[in-house]
This record gives sequence, C-alpha cells and structure tokens, in this order.
Amino acid sequence: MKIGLIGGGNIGKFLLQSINTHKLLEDSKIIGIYTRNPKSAQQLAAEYDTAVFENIESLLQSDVDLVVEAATVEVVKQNASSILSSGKDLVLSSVGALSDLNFIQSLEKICKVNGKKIHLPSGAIGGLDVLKAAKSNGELESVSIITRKPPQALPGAPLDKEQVLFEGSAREAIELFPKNINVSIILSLAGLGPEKTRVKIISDPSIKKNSHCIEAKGSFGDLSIKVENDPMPNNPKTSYLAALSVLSSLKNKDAVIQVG
Ligand SMILES: NC(=O)C1=CN([C@@H]2O[C@H](COP(=O)(O)OP(=O)(O)OC[C@H]3O[C@@H](n4cnc5c(N)ncnc54)[C@H](O)[C@@H]3O)[C@@H](O)[C@H]2O)C=CC1
Ligand SMILES: O=C([O-])CC(=O)C(=O)O
Repeated sequence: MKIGLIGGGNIGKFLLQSINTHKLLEDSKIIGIYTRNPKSAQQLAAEYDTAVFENIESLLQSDVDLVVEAATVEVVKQNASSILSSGKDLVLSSVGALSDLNFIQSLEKICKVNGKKIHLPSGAIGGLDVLKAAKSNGELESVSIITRKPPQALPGAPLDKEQVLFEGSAREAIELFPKNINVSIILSLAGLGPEKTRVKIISDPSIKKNSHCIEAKGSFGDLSIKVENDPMPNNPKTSYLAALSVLSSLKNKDAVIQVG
C-alpha cells in the first residue's frame, strides 16, 4: 500500500517511524508527506526516506492508494472531499471535523460514487464497540465523557488550580477546543451524535496523564470506562494511544477477520 501523509507533527512522525523505519505495516510505505512547513517536510523526508508533496494538488495527482491525515480539523474540512474524489481512501486523526451531519453525508456520497472508504481510528479512547452494539436496537440512552488534562495541554488553562474549562455538548466542545477533544466526536459517531453526547473538560495541574472517563447507559446496562493516557513525548496535548490507534486502523483496515 502506498500511503500519502498530511501533517508531520506528533502523530505524523510516529507513523513515519513505525511504517518507514520499523516496517510495522507489511508491504506498505509512506511514499510522500505534505505539511504546512516546507522546511520541516524536507527534514522529515530525508530522515524517513520519503518524498515531499509541495501542495495538496500534487498529493491528489500522485499514485498513493490512501491518505492519512495527521494535521488539523480545518485541513480535513477543506480537503477530505477532494481526496476521496481523487480515488484515495482516507484515514483521519482529526475526527472532530465530522461533527456536522451534512458534511458526513456529503463525504458518504463521494465515497459511494468513488468506491472509497473513510477510516476513523478510536483515537485516545476506548469503548466504541460497546456504544455501537448498545445503539443497534435504538436503546442507547445516554453517553458522557469527562476529559482531564494537565493545563499545558489546554488553551487558556490556569497553571495553579484545577478548573472546569467546558461543560456542554460534543458539538460545542469541538468548536471551542478543536485540538483537544476529537475524542468527543468519535464517541458521538459511535453513540448518540454530537448534540446528545455530554462533555466536560477539566484542567488539572496535579496530573501528568490525559484521562478520559466515559459513561453510558442503555437497555444493555451501564458502561463506565477510564483511559489514563501517557502523552506523546513532544506534545502534552496528544495521547500516545491516539497515534497507536491510527497505526492499528492501518493494520486492520483490510483484515479478513474483523474483531469488534
Ligand atoms: N482522535 C483523537 O483521539 C486525537 C486526535 N488528535 C488530532 O490529531 C491531529 C494531529 O495531532 P498531532 O500530530 O498531535 O498534532 P501536531 O500539532 O503535533 O501536528 C500537526 C501537524 O499538522 C501540520 N499542519 C497544520 N496545519 C496544516 C495545514 N493547513 N496543512 C498541512 N499541514 C498542516 C503541522 O505543521 C504539523 O506538522 C490534530 O488535529 C489533533 O487534534 C490528537 C489527539 C487525539
Ligand atoms: O489525545 C487525547 O487525549 C485527546 C485529544 O487530544 C483529542 O481528542 O483531540
């Protein structure tokens, strides 16, 4: 599989290391990278034996089979349609871009016309399998997530005291914190949608890990799950698990036996 990568930050670099250096994905290679800063793209290309795409157009015209996005919500909003229309599958890190039902439906149409797929990794959380099963008979009643991060990982957080920065729906949460709460949108997509998924974001100076507590209720019973994530070494905002989940999506996307 020939992969094109957008974004060369934490997740992008992890994928370059895992796929091009450590060869963790059989018969696959990241053959080119596009990122905002051309200098850093050149450095990454030299370090990880890949090419540089000067812009999105050259990525679209290339022969990559699949594009992995590891950039921003805005990049997905602006480019997902043209990537799929150009005949490439898409794996997203910035799943927060899919908070709008109309946007999802328009992408779905493009996928069907072009025979392409969008893969959404579970990111920095778990429990999506439970929500999908629980809603299959329409009897999932409530879903909530409490995200607790150190202040360095959150914009506008005080360094000296614990503070609730946000409480509301997943739709509002991703508008206000597009780099911090993608997890609430993948949770919404598996469960009750962005309006009905309740979100609380807490800045906590006493912790080093990013934790996500998910609770759900329905005819199946109750779910309560807590993920305590180590951050990526160079970016406290992003949990290591988020990067691992993108690699895992790539590993499993064509598996003949699907788990979960
Ligand atoms: N689904 C989930 O659970 C999680 C999702 N994320 C999201 O994944 C994405 C990537 O995360 P990180 O690698 O930690 O971010 P990062 O900030 O370390 O790297 C982002 C990269 O995107 C590039 N970029 C920014 N704007 C761009 C543009 N307009 N065009 C091309 N490249 C552009 C930057 O230059 C940088 O190389 C972010 O949107 C982040 O919020 C992060 C953690 C968890
Ligand atoms: O990495 C995390 O713990 C969660 C995160 O940043 C996001 O969902 O955007």
